[in-house]
Amino acid sequence: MRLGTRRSLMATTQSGLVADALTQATGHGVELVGVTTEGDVSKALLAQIGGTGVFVNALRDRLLSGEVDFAVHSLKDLPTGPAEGIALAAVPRRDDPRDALCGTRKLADLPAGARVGTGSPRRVAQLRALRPDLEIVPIRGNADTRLRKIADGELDAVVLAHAGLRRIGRLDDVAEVFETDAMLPAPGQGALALECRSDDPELVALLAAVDDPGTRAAVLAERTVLAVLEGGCSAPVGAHAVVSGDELHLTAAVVAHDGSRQVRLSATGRPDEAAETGRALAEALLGRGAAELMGEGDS
Ligand SMILES: NCc1[nH]cc(CCC(=O)O)c1CC(=O)O
Repeated sequence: MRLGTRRSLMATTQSGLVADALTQATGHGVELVGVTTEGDVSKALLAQIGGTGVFVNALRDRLLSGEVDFAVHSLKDLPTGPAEGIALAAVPRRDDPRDALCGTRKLADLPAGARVGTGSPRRVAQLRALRPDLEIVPIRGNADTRLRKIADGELDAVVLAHAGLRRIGRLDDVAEVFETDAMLPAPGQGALALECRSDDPELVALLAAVDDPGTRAAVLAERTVLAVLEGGCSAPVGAHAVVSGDELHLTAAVVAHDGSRQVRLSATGRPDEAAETGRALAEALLGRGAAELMGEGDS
């Protein structure tokens, strides 16, 4: 089977892990096929080139043209809307979904005015809520490039996903892992997605060998929150769900860009009603003023 993957170290590592798990589970060999996406080439900020979907579209094109059989994405990079002709065949068991502060000091030990790099509005808003005295520096590029800015002395710290740091072998750079109370992760963070053409039900069934139903339900709840809020709110959104037994616990927050205010709510539902739980929580957030937060603190 030909697996389409982005070429970064993080992408090829996570694709290699999925390939090994699939071979183990199904006996089929898997060949990695590197694909360059617009998100890897462009130096522009993500918001200016169409959001994280730019990482995904080139891989989907290769699926639809038959050049590759399936693709592995970071789930948080998938747009929330449906994709014509594409099936979400598996969501493997998720890694640590939390964000991590990289550098030499914990957040509380950084001096006032310390320079912290991140390009994510969600991380910026939550950092401002925790430490309004820091200087937040917008950055892009792969995790390696960002970490190098600390070594170069250009930045004091950067915020990155723990799961990605683990995949590229950089956990030694982590000074602090943020509890989700302090920094709510992006919907789907730490999880992977296997996509293939929806007109190939045999392949969909084969790839399901590495699906984890609990993770799938959790990320469905998180992404439904995002999908509902995208209609009425452009403020940063965090969401995190955990399935234990027959309960799904979901927390979501909408944070003003300057971190001055946030609306945060939790709900419990059944894993087989993950989308309903996510939708209800998003509507409750909107009812508590989430949409009004969207313009607040913009500068
Ligand atoms: N948008 C880039 C991206 N997509 C997925 C991850 C991390 C790994 C993951 O969430 O599975 C990252 C980098 C980061 O946010 O640190």
